[in-house]
Amino acid sequence: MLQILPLPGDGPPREAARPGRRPLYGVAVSRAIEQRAAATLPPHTLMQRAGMAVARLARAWQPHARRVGVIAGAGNNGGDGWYAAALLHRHLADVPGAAVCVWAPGGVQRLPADARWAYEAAVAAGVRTVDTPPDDAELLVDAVFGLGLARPVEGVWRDTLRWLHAQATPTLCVDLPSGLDADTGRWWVDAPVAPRGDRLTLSLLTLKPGLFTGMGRAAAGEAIWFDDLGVPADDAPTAWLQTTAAWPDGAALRRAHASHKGSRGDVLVIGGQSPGAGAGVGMGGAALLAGRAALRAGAGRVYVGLLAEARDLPPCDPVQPALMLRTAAAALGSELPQRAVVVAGCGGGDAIHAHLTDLLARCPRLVLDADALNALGPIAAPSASCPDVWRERHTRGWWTVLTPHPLEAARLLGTDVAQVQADRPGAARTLAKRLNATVVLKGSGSVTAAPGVTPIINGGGDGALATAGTGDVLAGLIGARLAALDATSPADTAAAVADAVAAHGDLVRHWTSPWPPTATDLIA
Ligand SMILES: NC(=O)C1=CN([C@@H]2O[C@H](COP(=O)(O)OP(=O)(O)OC[C@H]3O[C@@H](n4cnc5c(N)ncnc54)[C@H](O)[C@@H]3O)[C@@H](O)[C@H]2O)[C@@H](O)CC1
Ligand SMILES: Nc1ncnc2c1ncn2[C@@H]1O[C@H](COP(=O)(O)OP(=O)(O)O)[C@@H](O)[C@H]1O
Repeated sequence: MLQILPLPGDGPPREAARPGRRPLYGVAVSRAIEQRAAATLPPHTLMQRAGMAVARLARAWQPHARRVGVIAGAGNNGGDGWYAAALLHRHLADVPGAAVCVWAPGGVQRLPADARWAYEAAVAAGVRTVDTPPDDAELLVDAVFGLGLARPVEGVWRDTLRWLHAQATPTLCVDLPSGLDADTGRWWVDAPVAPRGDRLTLSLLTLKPGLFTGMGRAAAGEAIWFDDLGVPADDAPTAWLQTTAAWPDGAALRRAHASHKGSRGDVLVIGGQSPGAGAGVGMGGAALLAGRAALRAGAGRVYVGLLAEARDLPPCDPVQPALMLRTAAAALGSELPQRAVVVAGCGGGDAIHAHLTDLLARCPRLVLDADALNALGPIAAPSASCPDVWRERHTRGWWTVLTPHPLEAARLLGTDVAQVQADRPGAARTLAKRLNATVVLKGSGSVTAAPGVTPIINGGGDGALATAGTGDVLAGLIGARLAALDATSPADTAAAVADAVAAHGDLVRHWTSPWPPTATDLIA
């Protein structure tokens, strides 16, 4: 579960531009904030505050830990560790059998000024330094790398992190789990980090985007804490973190006594290739899941246009008989594409390719998912010139939402999954800019990006969503959210899409059964 809890003295959370959001700051802005604050404060104040915050959380989290091992790097992240060690040593001074030690595998010869000051404070306090890993520690403090890591970890540091990540000891990570890229969520160590319940991360001064996407959530552990070190920041954020879903609002729908089904917005799903159309491969379930999700989320009327012959249509969806089924050809031949938000591609298979141009030319509000994204490939290719049908969408002020998972995004970008995952915010931004569309790059920490809009990283959702069909549910939710939306500025569209992504993540937040939910369970 994600927790971002201010420590005592942290003050109330700063104002976010929209409810349920917190600002995230990348390395460059975080360093600018740090330098600005340092210029007005007595020397070493920020490191002192950082060390105090680390020691305070360590004591609150593991009050009975008597043997504490701090692993200190060669930069200021290590400095935070040294100063925390000094405070913990003082706190444990009278406890029998207690010991605080620091292991600094890179030595202390070339510490930057702040870290040297913290090191000297630790030595003066009587903290023991050790030359070997603290194998008997009851609490480990990971102060190896923070903001300064932006390249592969090798040599002695790789060995250090491999040792650290193999420990089953409760571990408090200072600022960032060592190995994580603060900007991107990329993991710079050539060994994976196991997700563990007894690991915490205390983010200092700012919350960083990398903590919440890519490998961030898995590496940061059970909870992410935040201490702003008493430094208010109102800089433009690098990205927003969406912490809660403000949608759907069932109570507001009920209060709207004068509403009717036509006022709640229509959604048309196009997809669900029939086995006949798809050489024996049927995917009708995907379109039904999207349609059911849209209905569950409050769309007034939901139509499902199946990629099938009329004779192959089921009479109704027995789970949600309120869905209106028809063939994709009949749906696209009607006035529905102009009126409804069209969600295209869920289970679309190869059969969706034949409809792509029609969809682009006739649907002012279009969500492209799954196979529709694959069909879009030639249009999106980096070398492709923008076809008229795509250009006209923008001229007319029509909007398009793309919801790729990393492989679909890689195909659209002409790259591979590893490159996409190495910088998820960057990949989402590039795709959004290239196609002038709102893009949701799905996966751990889904990123919603749109041209000229600050990206939004979803803080909810977890591994329980990693099962077939949950993406179809998301596509349906996005359709329903957009169908209820009047305004269509890029920022409003992106915010609405991010609302749906957050609501999707919330579907698993309160799931308590030991059995993971299926996509159907999410909207049961
Ligand atoms: N200076 C201050 O007053 C403050 C510093 N803070 C702490 O300082 C951290 C940032 O400190 P730094 O900028 O020194 O950065 P780090 O301490 O994160 O890392 C820098 C050190 O790691 C080395 N390094 C980087 N990548 C490496 C790699 N792949 N392999 C081997 N060595 C590598 C660098 O050569 C340098 O020695 C923050 O994350 C935070 O923990 C904060 O507490 C805020 C206050
Ligand atoms: N580990 C995870 N953490 C958070 N969300 C996840 C995780 N794995 C998958 N998801 C979410 O589940 C959905 C899966 O979508 P997708 O891969 O398109 O599946 P499908 O096409 O089978 O429906 C996306 O919304 C994605 O963000």
